[in-house]
Amino acid sequence: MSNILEITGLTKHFGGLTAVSALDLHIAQGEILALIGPNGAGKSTVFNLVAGVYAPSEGVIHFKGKAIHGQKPWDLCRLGLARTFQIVKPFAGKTVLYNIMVGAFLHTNSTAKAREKAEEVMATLALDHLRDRLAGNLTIADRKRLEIGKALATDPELLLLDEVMAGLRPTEVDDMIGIIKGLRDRGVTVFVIEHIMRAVMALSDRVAVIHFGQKIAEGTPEDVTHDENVIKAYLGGDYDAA
Ligand SMILES: Nc1ncnc2c1ncn2[C@@H]1O[C@H](COP(=O)(O)OP(=O)(O)OP(=O)(O)O)[C@@H](O)[C@H]1O
Repeated sequence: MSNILEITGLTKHFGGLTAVSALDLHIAQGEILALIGPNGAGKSTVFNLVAGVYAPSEGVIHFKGKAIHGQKPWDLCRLGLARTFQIVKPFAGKTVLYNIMVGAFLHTNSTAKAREKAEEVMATLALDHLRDRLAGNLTIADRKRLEIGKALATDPELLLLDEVMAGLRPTEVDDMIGIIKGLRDRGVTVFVIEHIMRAVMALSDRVAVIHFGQKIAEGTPEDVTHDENVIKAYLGGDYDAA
């Protein structure tokens, strides 16, 4: 399996603060990789570096074999790399259909084609019954789905999901796990930041753990939840990995 994403020596300084430090990470094509760690560990900064929001201070990022660090988010999106945001910001006064069509216009100028793509995405995410609902009137769970829908409409090969389970009820978390696995089954490689360990365990092929911007563990969900450093830094002594 080839690597769709390869990160080498990635470092980001914000003034005197090093948010990400000499990080090496890869994601194989078709894999689901979770990035976990305590608040302020540097997870969102890693996403922002990969998605082109920030340029790295040091290090390189290769996507599909090509160096992409320093490129802008919209150019990366055109190459097949899309992301969701932790704080979702849809066009609240516009419908679900409209919001998803905005993503689809990345690859077409045709309203009919954008609509067709949006219909396909809404079906995938079980959002079709909400197509005419204003985004501002959606529940949290449906807003999270819409956030994924907006990204999915750009036809990503690699999808970065930033805490899409946050604020969801347990049954909604289960639904979201099913949706994300479904995306992978359709050929999308998935990179998630997630705090809900039950979801991390159910979803991920591999997990990378960062603490103070540095990778402290990497492996299967079982491996990392039994790792002493991870328990100490993140999961806590009461965590039951069994
Ligand atoms: N634009 C910025 N300017 C200055 N400092 C920043 C900036 N973005 C992040 N930081 C700092 O970098 C560190 C890592 O932050 P980051 O948001 O990446 O952590 P995180 O692991 O995503 O946290 P959380 O789980 O709370 O979302 C923190 O100390 C944060 O305050």
